[in-house]
Amino acid sequence: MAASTSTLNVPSLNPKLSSSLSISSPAQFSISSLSLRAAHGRGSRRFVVLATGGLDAKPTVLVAEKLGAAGLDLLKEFANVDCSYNLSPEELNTKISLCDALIVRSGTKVSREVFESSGGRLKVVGRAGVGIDNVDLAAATEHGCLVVNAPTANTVAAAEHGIALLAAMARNVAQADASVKAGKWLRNKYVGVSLVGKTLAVMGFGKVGTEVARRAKGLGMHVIAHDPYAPADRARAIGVELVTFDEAIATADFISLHMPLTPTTSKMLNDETFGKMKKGVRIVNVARGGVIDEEALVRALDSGIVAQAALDVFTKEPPSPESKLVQHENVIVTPHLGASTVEAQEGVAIEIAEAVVGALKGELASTAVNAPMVPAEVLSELKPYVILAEKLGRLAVQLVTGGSGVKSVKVTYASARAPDDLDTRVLRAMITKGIIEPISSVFVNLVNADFTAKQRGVRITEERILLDGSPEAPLDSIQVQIANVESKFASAISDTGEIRVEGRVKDGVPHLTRVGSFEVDVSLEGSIILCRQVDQPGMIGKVGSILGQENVNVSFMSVGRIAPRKQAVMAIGVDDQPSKESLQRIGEIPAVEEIVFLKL
Ligand SMILES: NC(=O)C1=CN([C@@H]2O[C@H](COP(=O)(O)OP(=O)(O)OC[C@H]3O[C@@H](n4cnc5c(N)ncnc54)[C@H](O)[C@@H]3O)[C@@H](O)[C@H]2O)C=CC1
Ligand SMILES: O=C(O)C(=O)COP(=O)(O)O
Repeated sequence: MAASTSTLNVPSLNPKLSSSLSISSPAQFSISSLSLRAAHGRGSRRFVVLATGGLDAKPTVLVAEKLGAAGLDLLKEFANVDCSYNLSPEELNTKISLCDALIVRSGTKVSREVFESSGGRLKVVGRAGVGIDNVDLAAATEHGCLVVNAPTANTVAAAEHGIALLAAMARNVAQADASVKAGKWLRNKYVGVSLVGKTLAVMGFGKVGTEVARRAKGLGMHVIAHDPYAPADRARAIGVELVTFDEAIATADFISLHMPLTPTTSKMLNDETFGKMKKGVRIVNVARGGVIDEEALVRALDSGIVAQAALDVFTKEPPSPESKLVQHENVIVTPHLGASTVEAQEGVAIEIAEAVVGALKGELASTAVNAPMVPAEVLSELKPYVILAEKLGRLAVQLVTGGSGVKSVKVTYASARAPDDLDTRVLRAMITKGIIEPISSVFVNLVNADFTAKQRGVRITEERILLDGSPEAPLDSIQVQIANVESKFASAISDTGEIRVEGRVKDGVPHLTRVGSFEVDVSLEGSIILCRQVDQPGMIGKVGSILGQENVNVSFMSVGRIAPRKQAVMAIGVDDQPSKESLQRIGEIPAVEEIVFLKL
């Protein structure tokens, strides 16, 4: 065996987070094992597992903003659906404690208070659209609440609205319409500008930006784009040149904004950047109001740097009717209509309903926003190891003497796979779940595992042992060690002083294969009794008959010994929980030196 090791520290999900965690047991869900069903095919999308287990009762989904009928029908097949629109923040906070999922659009602020008020019941927030800037993602993660969005169904609608605003702005459609309706006929006042041959800078070359670029090229515009993360070949493929931010804004006749609102993009267009633009530039914003410093835009419009602006989105929605920006004669506005086509709303509703229902079932969520993305095929391959990982965590922590405090956990994966060919994030999350859930009321899942470990001061390090041999199976064994603690089962302490348990997957079933320095072999189903004894004939019979008298079914027994007639550890798999008296009677067998019952 060639051993090479590397240590990975658990990364923080968000180093800026401080705050307290207030999760109580989930009201309606029993979270037991991971459910890893294949998701409906979505090309090359990546997937994430939310949580686990079956539902004890029909979940409740609160739909807080208008959602297309097809999506509502899908939700109703699986859940109780409460459509309550225009809730005040207080009303939302009150209602949320009775809900397992919440669906919103851009008009509802899903704040930290919402997660705190949910009492741990809220498992999924579905954003029926793209932008998730109205959801407090850090708070969602801390509370183990998955956030999913519907990222594809409104792309074309948003792009078409961007083009509609571009053309309407260039030809003064809105102002001219209002003036004709007011009885005027001002043909000279509303002379516009042409689009053909003009340079359009698409800022944010993602899904919407790309569709806008495609359409603008069809209108004969010269299209450039700025996006620090977009691949140049995707831009080249449709004849668009990727340029720097400064180059884009300095050369553009028209600028169309399509980036998300993030701390980096907030007020990206401001006094300084307006100052670098070509005089008379025209701006379209169907992204988010916050990417423009709105007061600076008013100044730029007044000074003529910006000739016109067409805005679908605002920093505060709805904006004040007295807003100088909204009332500016060179500005046209729409009330956040980018995604509002019949087709897009039906599509978004179906996309989000499928995502929310899937996530509530513990299936793979393809559009998770706040959890590690793990490909479906990787998850399905790791499935038995995921179960093994959680059970090893549960076993290891139950071996710790109460009050010892678990601070340092080392996980060792032995595998013939190259290190970057083995994604251990799900395994680490499940070990964390196994370790933390039995000793707290915190519900741990893939969303909050790293955060919860960090918050509780549990440092989990991972180590790889690279084995020779076939990398066909992802793993040979997983070992969990807890350092600097005392054990209620002294034999679980390894020669190096840590509690140590190790397991493998055999024929698809997780097995416990080592406790401390003793090799055992017991399948990790039901529960386990571990006894240390002096190896001698008749022990299995004695223990078996005590359990038999109480009708406790033994599924498996295995003895690991140092040498014949020396100390041995017997691992007994049981389907039912033996009584205290039976465990005491086993402990009183003269050869038995210590005994512990472990619930899986
Ligand atoms: N008005 C409306 O009703 C709608 C508005 N939207 C908004 O449009 C935005 C874009 O949507 P999609 O294209 O679907 O998202 P997307 O995620 O496909 O594209 C966003 C692009 O912005 C880029 N980006 C990130 N930071 C940037 C920066 N500092 N400078 C330039 N580019 C940057 C990203 O690399 C990405 O390519 C959404 O975040 C949402 O806020 C989307 C749909 C409807
Ligand atoms: O999808 C987005 O990001 C949008 O801005 C659409 O918002 P809406 O769902 O129409 O409130």
